[in-house]
Amino acid sequence: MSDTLQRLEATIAARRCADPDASYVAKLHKRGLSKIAQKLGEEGVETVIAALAGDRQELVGEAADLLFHLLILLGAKDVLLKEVLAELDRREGTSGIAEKASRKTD
Ligand SMILES: N=c1c2ncn([C@@H]3O[C@H](COP(=O)(O)OP(=O)(O)OP(=O)(O)O)[C@@H](O)[C@H]3O)c2ncn1[C@@H]1O[C@H](COP(=O)(O)O)[C@@H](O)[C@H]1O
Repeated sequence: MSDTLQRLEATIAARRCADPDASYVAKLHKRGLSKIAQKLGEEGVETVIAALAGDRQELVGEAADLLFHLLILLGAKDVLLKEVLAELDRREGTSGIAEKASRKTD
């Protein structure tokens, strides 16, 4: 899975400076961080709606849109996917409850 996301991360980085008329990634970057964040929020809401009211394939599609827009936002903030994956690795094996408690003391 992370291979696919890592390839998509590289594609997004390469497309950032493309012609906005020919590239969705470039078009979104041209519109700025607020628009990128707004799109991620919208895709999150659409994913929730698909989970609650849509069919399975709709949820798959919306989840793909959500991951794609998350990678665009991370790229815009110079956060690498590998940093996020490392954070998930760090949490692996700890219970969600313990993880929440450890964050409160940070
Ligand atoms: N995975 C995707 C992908 N998923 C969704 N989308 C686009 O995301 C947009 C989301 O749809 P919306 O209706 O919400 O947005 P919109 O109406 O286009 O835009 P708004 O004006 O509403 O903001 C659509 O235009 C989709 O085509 C994607 N566009 C590109 N990619 C990947 O990014 C690569 C680079 O794309 P370009 O930057 O277009 O070259 C592609 O090769 C793909 O691998």
